[in-house]
Amino acid sequence: MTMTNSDPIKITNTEIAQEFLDKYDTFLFDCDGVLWLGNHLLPNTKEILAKLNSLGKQLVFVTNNSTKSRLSYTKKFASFGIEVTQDQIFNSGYASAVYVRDFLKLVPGKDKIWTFGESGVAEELELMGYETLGGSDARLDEPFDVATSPFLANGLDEDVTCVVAGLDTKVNYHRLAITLQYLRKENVHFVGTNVDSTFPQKGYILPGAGSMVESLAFSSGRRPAYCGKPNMNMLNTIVSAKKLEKSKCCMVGDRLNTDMRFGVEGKLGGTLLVLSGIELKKGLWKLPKNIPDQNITLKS
Ligand SMILES: O=C(O)[C@H](O)[C@H](O)COP(=O)(O)O
Ligand SMILES: [Mg+2]
Repeated sequence: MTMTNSDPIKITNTEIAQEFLDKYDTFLFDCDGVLWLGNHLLPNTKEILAKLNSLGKQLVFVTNNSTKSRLSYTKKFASFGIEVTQDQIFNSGYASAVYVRDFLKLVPGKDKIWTFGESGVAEELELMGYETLGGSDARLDEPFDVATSPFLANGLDEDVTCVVAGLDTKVNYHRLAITLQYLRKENVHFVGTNVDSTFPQKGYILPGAGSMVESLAFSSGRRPAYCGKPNMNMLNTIVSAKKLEKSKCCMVGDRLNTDMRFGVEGKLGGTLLVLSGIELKKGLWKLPKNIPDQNITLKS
């Protein structure tokens, strides 16, 4: 549906749907809440992606979920019988690694990175040559005690110059405590993979990366540089890597303050909000009126 200055209108028939499809040659798909909820593939996802492929549309997958690397995501797609190549996938872990390399200009082999998050964050940083600490290290699963933590026994690692923090479903006091020690050092940069407050799962809304990163921000009194949607550096990376014509692109997402902002502030041709994830029908009426050409469908 197209949103002008009136309330959102549903895409209710094939004529409106065809007019919508004809506007774009590229669809940027969010993943959590749009394609799937955790390991539950949402209805018609395979059929819709296959149809778009058959129409010659380019598909790019843009997720704020940093728990898996882009390569691991190709395996998740394959587990659903959907063939996707790594260069079609951009996630907040990769966007954070690009930020560390190209904006912070940290030096692999010299600068080490402490990660708060799951394997995807460390994998993307290590692919760029950085040594990472923390993350999935099993010693962090142990109860925290200042007297026994192996991460404090010999003092902090002096070569750590950056913390990258994202969603960690094994969040605990040990991880929060050691990460805070690094954030209390003035020479250590603070990077957040994404700002999402919640994470959609089938039947549940769970704490998201942002709720953990903001906990570290609160305890350290510092603000992170968030790299995922709606950060425009992430969009610029995608546009240049895929040589996209922004006016012919549509961002499909389930969250207003990341996906829709990403599309609108990135001046993409259009956005499509689905209601199978975070946003609910009643939330649509809060949409700011000045979002041009916003396409919304009530797929729930
Ligand atoms: O908490 C998070 O990290 C996010 O909710 C989640 O990963 C969002 O992923 P997306 O909807 O951008 O695919
Ligand atoms: Mg989503």
